[in-house]
Parts: sequence; C-alpha cells; structure tokens
Amino acid sequence: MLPGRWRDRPANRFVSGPERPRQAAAKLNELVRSPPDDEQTGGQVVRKIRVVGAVILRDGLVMCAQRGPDGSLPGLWEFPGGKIESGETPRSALEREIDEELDCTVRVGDEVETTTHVYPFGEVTLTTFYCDLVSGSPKLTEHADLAWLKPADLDTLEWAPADIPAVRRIMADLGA
Ligand SMILES: Nc1nc2c([nH]c(=O)n2[C@H]2C[C@H](O)[C@@H](COP(=O)(O)OP(=O)(O)OP(=O)(O)O)O2)c(=O)[nH]1
Repeated sequence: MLPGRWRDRPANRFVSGPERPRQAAAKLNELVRSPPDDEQTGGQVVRKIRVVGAVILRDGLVMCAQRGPDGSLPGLWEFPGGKIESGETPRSALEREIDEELDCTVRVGDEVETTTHVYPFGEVTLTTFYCDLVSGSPKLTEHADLAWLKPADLDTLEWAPADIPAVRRIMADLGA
C-alpha cells in the first residue's frame, strides 16, 4: 500500500501515458542532433551563419575576391561563395554560389579549413574547399575586385577575419 499522499494522487499527475516520455526523448534527441540556427546565450540571440568559400586554383595561383563597399565586411578580401541554403550540402552550395557569383563552373575538391568567427552581426562558420575551374572563367559580377595571387603573397591582402586560418593553411599547403 502506498502512503496516503501518493495513493490519492492520480496516476497521470506527472506523466499522462506511455507516449509522453518517448515524445519528450524524441524531441530532446532532435534538438541535440540539429541545434537551432539562432542560439540564445546570456540573454543575447547569436545569429549562426554557415558559409562556404572556394579556393580556386589556376596555374599555381589562388583567386581572391574583394567584398564591395556595401553590406558586411566592406572592402575585405574573401574566398567567393556564400551561405548554405536549406537542403544543400556544403559542396552543392559552393557550386551554386560560384555559378551565380562568378558565372563559371568549379569542381569542388578537398576541404581546406573550417573556422568559426564571431562578428558583431553573427557567428560565421566558414568552410573553404580547394576548387578547379571546369568551364568558363570567373567574371566580376558582385565583388569589387578579383585578384590571382601566388600563395606566398596571400598575406599581403586584408582578409575577412574568418578567412585568416584558411589563408595560413593554403600558404603552408602550397609551399609558400
Ligand atoms: N562568401 C564568403 N563570405 C565570407 C567569407 N569570410 C567571411 O567572413 N564571410 C562572411 C561575409 C558574410 O557576412 C557571410 C557570407 O554571406 P554572403 O557571401 O552571402 O555575403 P552577403 O554579402 O550576401 O552577406 P550579407 O551582406 O547578407 O552579410 O560570411 C568568405 O571567405 N567568403
């Protein structure tokens, strides 16, 4: 016999049926597997942005792109690319972005680096990939400038902060 305070309590006072704990566990697993894009930390919502960048190589030179005067990080250098959209893999997002931004086609190869940098507008996680040109030649459409540099000269440009680990990695990989 249960003590009085427990005996009088309805059986479903805490858990209404066998489904509840399973549903709660499934929800928890879902949250753990796919964290939300925007995360609340210390009362502030941090915007999480997943970005891919192409390190396009041609004749031993690396293509660099300068951001325009409007928008975020004006005038800084970056690897062309952009945000991963829902349903895309990092590689398919990069192929799409390069087609849209540079009007050419790349083959996406090995990953260079993945880094996370917190900017005032959000937390950017940038993954860069080595790429070869498959067809066409990069055209200036959105950027302020495009430059082809020897790996040893990459650190002469003013890069977006998130790109600096990738720049160092490329210089090390390509013998600069
Ligand atoms: N594409 C690209 N973006 C980069 C790099 N490094 C870096 O910090 N970023 C930042 C700049 C942007 O805030 C964001 C990428 O967004 P995006 O390429 O769609 O650029 P956007 O100008 O349309 O973005 P935004 O104005 O909406 O911020 O990541 C990089 O190497 N390539």
